[in-house]
Amino acid sequence: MSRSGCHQTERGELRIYESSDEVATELADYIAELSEVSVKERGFFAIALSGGSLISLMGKLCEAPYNKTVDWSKWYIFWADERVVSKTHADSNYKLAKDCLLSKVPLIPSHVYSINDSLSAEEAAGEYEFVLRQLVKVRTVGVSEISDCPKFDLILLGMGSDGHVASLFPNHMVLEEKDEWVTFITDSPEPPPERLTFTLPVINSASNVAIVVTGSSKAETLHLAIDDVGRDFSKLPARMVNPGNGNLVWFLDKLAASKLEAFKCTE
Ligand SMILES: O=C(O)[C@H](O)[C@@H](O)[C@H](O)[C@H](O)COP(=O)(O)O
Repeated sequence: MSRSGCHQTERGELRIYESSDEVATELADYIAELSEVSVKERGFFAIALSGGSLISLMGKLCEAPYNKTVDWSKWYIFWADERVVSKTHADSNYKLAKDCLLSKVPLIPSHVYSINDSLSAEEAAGEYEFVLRQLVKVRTVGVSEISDCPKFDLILLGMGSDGHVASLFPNHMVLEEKDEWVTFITDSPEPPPERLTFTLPVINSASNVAIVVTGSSKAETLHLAIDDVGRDFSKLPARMVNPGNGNLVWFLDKLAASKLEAFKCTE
């Protein structure tokens, strides 16, 4: 087996690629395939995005064949996390996705569920959860069989070098949130300080979660998030992603994967 390729582990499926460009190609293919399956099975594709490098890695979806073959009219787009800034601000995850992706494909504008940027963090989190509850009621977003949580067809996450996913940061109280679907923080260790985020129960109720990580600066944290290293890293946010009834797939380039057991043990 080559060091690149797929490895099934207890922490999900690891897909390791030679370069970030290859990650982008395979990620587009994976998303297009899940969209097709969800539209066939449910009539909709409910997808949640994060911010960061993930969005430019999704860029191949704007190109052939996906721009023509994907059933964009069935996409319903959400954010797993958002910064509490205006939608025109350079820090806005909505703006990033809009500029790089959403404005380049024929989506239905009313299916894009961005976060209300005219409210406080607390109010915007409450409103977003309310909207989500209505969409779960009518099953535009599925519902988990084991909790009342939404069951997104796909939640896409990146991972920070501290191991955060969405806006769930290490050692933050927000990791313990069990009741809310969407919550907020006002003390993010990375700017901007105010953010909204899906909670772990929502992330872990999805049908599919993909965590996309590239670059050598993430290698050590990725090792702690995936491998058993002797010390207890069960509270590292990326390690807390564990969709019980769903699939977890890690899209990695070999720089990010370089410290993983699965990568080191194979030639
Ligand atoms: O809004 C955010 O800040 C993101 O959603 C965040 O969780 C991001 O995905 C990671 O920080 C990884 O970002 P990079 O891939 O750019 O390092």
